[in-house]
Amino acid sequence: MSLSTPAHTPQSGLILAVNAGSSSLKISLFHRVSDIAPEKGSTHDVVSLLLNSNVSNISAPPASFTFSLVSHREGREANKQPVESIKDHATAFSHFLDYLKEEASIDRTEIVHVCHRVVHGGDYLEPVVITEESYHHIETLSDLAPLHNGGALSVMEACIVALPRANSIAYFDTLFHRPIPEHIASYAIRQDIAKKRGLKKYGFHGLSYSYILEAVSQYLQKDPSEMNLIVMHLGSGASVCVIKNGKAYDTTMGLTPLNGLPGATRSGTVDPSLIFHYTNRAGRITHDRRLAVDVHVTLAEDILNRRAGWAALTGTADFAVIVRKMKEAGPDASGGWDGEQKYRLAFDLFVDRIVGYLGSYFVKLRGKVDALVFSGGIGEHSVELREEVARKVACLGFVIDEKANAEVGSGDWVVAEVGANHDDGKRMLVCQTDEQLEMAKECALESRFWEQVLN
Ligand SMILES: Nc1ncnc2c1ncn2[C@@H]1O[C@H](COP(=O)(O)OP(=O)(O)O)[C@@H](O)[C@H]1O
Ligand SMILES: CC(=O)OP(=O)(O)O
Ligand SMILES: [Mg+2]
Repeated sequence: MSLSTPAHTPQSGLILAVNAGSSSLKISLFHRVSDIAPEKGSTHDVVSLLLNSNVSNISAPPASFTFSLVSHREGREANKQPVESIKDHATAFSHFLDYLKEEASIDRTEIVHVCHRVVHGGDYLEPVVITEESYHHIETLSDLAPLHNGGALSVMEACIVALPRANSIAYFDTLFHRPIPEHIASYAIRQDIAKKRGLKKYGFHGLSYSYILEAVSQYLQKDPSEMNLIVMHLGSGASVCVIKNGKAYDTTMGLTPLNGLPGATRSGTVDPSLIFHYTNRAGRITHDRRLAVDVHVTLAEDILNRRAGWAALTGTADFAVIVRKMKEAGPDASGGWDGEQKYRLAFDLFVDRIVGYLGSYFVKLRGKVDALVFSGGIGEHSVELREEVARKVACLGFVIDEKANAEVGSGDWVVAEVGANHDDGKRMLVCQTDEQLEMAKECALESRFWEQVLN
């Protein structure tokens, strides 16, 4: 593969933001607003949305595809179409590009920058333009994010072919967590080995936490640097982050996105010794042919990343199905392991792990918490999950407003109030996170990316 710095289309300002999640590809196209306020973190709109597209269930085909233009005058809207040809992130991106060409009169040569969410950024300290060197460096980190980095890299490769005039820029999930203090980010192992091999807590979902911090501080009209938040990003991958005085202070994911909460196909934290009792071939390397880059993970890592979580407990990786089946069975169902009880087990287990971290993080903030925030597909949409978590943390002073909680829907809002306490600092909020918008805003505000392009 050959990567070189592309030539730009002058005067144009389209930003494509691509978010390769573990089971989804979320894509948004933005126009950069020309009179941008200079300082970062500005409340002015620096980009305007043109379209959104989402491919979900990539890891459990058939994948579903949606596409919607902000202005319906051009093209049409695709509402949840199953697409058999989508097998991975690269084919998902290619389907999106075909759809864009056929259904919207947007000239893709006007895309100046493609922002890629890259989950593992190792020790990168800022977003990086993709060159031969940075591409290969991100590739070397793929073993530490086996469900993620490969997908993002395959989309970068597709961009080089399909959008040769656009810059690809990597935005890292890990950046937000750089301020986590050393005693929290370190593992209790020999530090010479840890430092040499980069064995520490990196933390992920950072683009989401960064977006949420700004959105909630605007909502509460408080400076981000004064905010103490406990934020739950609950999606196919799930994590919790504690933000102290506007900076990451701790988070549940670690060296890799496997640690902490369970997820769609991930176990979350287990006793490390469990690995060797689960299978006696745990240390063997498995080569995953479904990924675009060669990922070298052990059988144990493969099992805990891809063959655990909701999918292993219940047979479905879709948390909405788990909640529905659990409710159909009713509170007293006793279907045994193979019956409906497995859905209740998955739900209760998830709630248990979440509230364990909430308690720990509440103590880390010495009880000074501006808000508990729910986000991610499950946090934003599951009334039941929010209600149950709230019930369990009522002892800390968080009280849910059941009516407000039940009425949270999708739509144009960013932050919604679901707590009954609005004044005493123990608020409960839902935030519709937007990693693509976070990347596009950061990109639009970064003058070094625009100097040569727009002059
Ligand atoms: N109403 C709902 N109730 C419970 N879970 C839901 C609901 N709607 C969506 N979800 C879950 O959200 C998860 C996807 O979250 P999302 O953050 O969009 O995914 P990703 O991690 O791929 O970015 C899926 O497990 C989906 O089932
Ligand atoms: C880091 C992570 O798990 O991301 P996602 O939830 O998008 O899979
Ligand atoms: Mg995600």
